[in-house]
Amino acid sequence: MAALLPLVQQLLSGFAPQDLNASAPNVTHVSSTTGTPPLSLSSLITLVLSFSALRDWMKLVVLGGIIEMCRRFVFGGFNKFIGSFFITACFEEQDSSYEWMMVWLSKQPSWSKARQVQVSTSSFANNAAIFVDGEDDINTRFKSSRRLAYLPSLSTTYNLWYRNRWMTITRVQNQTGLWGSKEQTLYVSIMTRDHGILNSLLQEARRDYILAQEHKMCVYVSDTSNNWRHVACREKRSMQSIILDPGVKDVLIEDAKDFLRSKEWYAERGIPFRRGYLLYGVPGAGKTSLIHAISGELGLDVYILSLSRIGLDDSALSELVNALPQRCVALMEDIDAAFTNGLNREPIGTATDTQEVDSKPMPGAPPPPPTTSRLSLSGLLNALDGVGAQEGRILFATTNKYSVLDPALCRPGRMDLHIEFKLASKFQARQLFNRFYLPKDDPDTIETGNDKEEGSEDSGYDSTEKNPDSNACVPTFGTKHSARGPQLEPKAIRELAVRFASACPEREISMATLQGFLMSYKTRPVEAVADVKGWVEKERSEKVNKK
Ligand SMILES: Nc1ncnc2c1ncn2[C@@H]1O[C@H](COP(=O)(O)OP(=O)(O)OP(=O)(O)O)[C@@H](O)[C@H]1O
Repeated sequence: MAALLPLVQQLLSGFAPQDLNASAPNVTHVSSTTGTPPLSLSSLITLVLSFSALRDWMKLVVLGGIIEMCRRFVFGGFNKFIGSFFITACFEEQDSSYEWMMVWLSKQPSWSKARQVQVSTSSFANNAAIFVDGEDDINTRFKSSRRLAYLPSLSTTYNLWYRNRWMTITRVQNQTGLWGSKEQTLYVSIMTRDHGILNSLLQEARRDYILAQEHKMCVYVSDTSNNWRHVACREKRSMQSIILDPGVKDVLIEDAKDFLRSKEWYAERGIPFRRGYLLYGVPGAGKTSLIHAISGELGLDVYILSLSRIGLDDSALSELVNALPQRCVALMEDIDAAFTNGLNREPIGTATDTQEVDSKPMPGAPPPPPTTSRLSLSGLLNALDGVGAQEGRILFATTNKYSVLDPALCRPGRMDLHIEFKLASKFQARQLFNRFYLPKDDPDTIETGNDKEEGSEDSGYDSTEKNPDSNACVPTFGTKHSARGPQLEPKAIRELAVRFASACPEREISMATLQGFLMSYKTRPVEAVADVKGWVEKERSEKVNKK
């Protein structure tokens, strides 16, 4: 660079005409001690313009700019003109309306003729995509296989007709945030100026979606940007599959139904329209299962508020609570676990924040890893019933440590109903046995309904099929699981259930543990009853050893 400078200077001095300086008498020249000729800005411009090639280039640049400007103007105007005949709506992936549209799209006959599609096996595809024909058969045979689905290709525009209106659909994917997370957006343009058409499309899409999810319950979780993200739609669990002592379920479901019917009653009395239920007690007693069953029964989606999520602080929690929809179930599992840093009502960062006080970093030490949660009790209380707390929501909180909860958290208005879940009673043990082995249509059966998660279809003991040798265990291969066991009359199973229950000690074993035992006797009720005593003894001695 330094070597080039004298060369340029020499070049400029060679080109600088004498009369240039003369023609600009008012220009003050700064003389250089190194012998560089004095050169002003105007003289430099004049010098540059003296090259004819440069003049032509500049003309070209100016002309090109003008042409490009005209092109943009014309195309912009044309697009605006065309756009004035369309209504365009965009649907973002994280919003429920995106799924409504995907379900609606799946029902359009013209979609089946699409020549460019994206094939997906993502979890999203299980919810709102266009399934590949015959997939269901495959899924029944190979439970673990993922469902295949067609999605509209990214960045491809599809043309459809809706109510005699031309419509285009485009799905695009954009990168959002710093961590490369991707968001999809669906653009729908309808050739109309009537917003009624768009409204009717949205209503139709929502109706289709509700119908498609009739037997399902959708689960949402919060992401790191504090948005609610749809994660799955599960089959509803029937209320009858939850076995509790008589009356417990009825109290809860009646209360929740009554609450949802009483919006005006609350408004007239100025009481915030929300209700909280605290389910507490031993692990494996059916708390989570009951919440899922109730949500399905009430037709509400479940929004899981994971209080121990990394990065969740007071403001993030209140943001999430405010973003809950009007009618939903908000679920806080293991609410006690959120405060492993100490139960206090001070906001994080104050002197009483035990973690900050106890673990002062050593000078020069690397910064500590992020704590599991930055949530304070006062933050939680504010989120639950602060000004912005969403109206019309039902909150379910569960805990195994009822005694450690702050009374402020448990007071009516926040947790209106507290229900204790205990270890299994003899009544529950008998009902569980009946649920395992009685046929579905038996009046004594605790109906399993759609409860595939628990293996209800798989674990059935179908006594309706007659078997001459009722006690023989017929090992078969390639037949329905339910047909493998010995066939007993419902009366015989009920008698076995009574014997099973009498062998189970009252309130000593959890329902989950009992279920685990029966799972290993899926088709052998007689053996289950014969072995239960020995198993109970083993469980007892294991418990003693653990202590
Ligand atoms: N009362 C019950 N009726 C029917 N099934 C039950 C019952 N209790 C537990 N189970 C079965 O046990 C398993 C665990 O139940 P669940 O997760 O609902 O218990 P939980 O009380 O929420 O446990 P935790 O406190 O550990 O979360 C499930 O598979 C469920 O089907």
